Amino acid sequence: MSERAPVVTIDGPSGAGKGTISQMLATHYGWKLLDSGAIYRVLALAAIHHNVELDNEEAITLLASHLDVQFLAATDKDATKVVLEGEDVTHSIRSQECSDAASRVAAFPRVREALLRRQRAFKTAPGLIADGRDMGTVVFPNAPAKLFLTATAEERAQRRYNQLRDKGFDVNIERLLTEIKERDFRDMNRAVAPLVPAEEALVIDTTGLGIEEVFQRALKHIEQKLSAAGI
Ligand SMILES: Nc1ncnc2c1ncn2[C@@H]1O[C@H](COP(=O)(O)OP(=O)(O)O)[C@@H](O)[C@H]1O
Ligand SMILES: Nc1ccn([C@@H]2O[C@H](COP(=O)(O)OP(=O)(O)O)[C@@H](O)[C@H]2O)c(=O)n1
Repeated sequence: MSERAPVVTIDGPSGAGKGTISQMLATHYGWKLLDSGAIYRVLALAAIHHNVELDNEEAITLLASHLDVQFLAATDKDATKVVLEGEDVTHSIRSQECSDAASRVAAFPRVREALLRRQRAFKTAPGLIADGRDMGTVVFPNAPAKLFLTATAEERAQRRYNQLRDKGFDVNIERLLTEIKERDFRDMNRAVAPLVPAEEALVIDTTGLGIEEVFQRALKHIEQKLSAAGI
């Protein structure tokens, strides 16, 4: 069997290394990249901009259906640019406020439903690397290769602290750890599309592993799965 646009899914909690490994895989294969978390972050920012209450499922769903967002592909110089209603929000969606708000709006079933088609539209030839929480379980259940990355909350908080500090954000490690644990809890316990590994996913605990080691393990698994599927 051959697939014209195979999908590799990379799910897991915040700071597990999904974005990093997804970008490396997209570059390796020359495939497109879906950063689904960025869609939830943009939606949260849109709600904040338009003074929509974060607990108003109906209003957030309406906003999700009409979300005017563009992802401008990475170039040699720049990372992927995220544009909301004409404004470059690449930097602002990474704030702690947006991270927290994203996981709140992401808990609403109708919001998730409203964003499904938009996410599936990223599946185009020659292939897609899809990064998120429910890529392998809900959005692309038939993907031929699935990964689930994780690490201890302490290590993930430390990674996130270094990353945000390097980007110029004023961050506090204790607050980050608390927020990561709260977000993990909310993501794992919501009624729809909770954060769990897909049954067929290879789970990699990245605690104490370097990025290159994780990449090589991921690549080996994907090569085996794609070859088994005749891709
Ligand atoms: N295995 C690893 N070891 C150490 N640091 C890592 C590892 N994987 C990712 N990082 C770093 O941790 C930070 C968060 O990684 P990221 O890929 O954004 O995670 P996620 O997308 O899962 O939230 C980044 O600064 C990244 O460089
Ligand atoms: N497929 C996805 C991706 C993100 N999300 C939500 O969006 C939030 C932000 O996602 P993200 O991937 O940008 O977060 P980080 O892993 O970068 O911290 C998560 O905490 C989830 O609540 C989701 O519910 N489903």
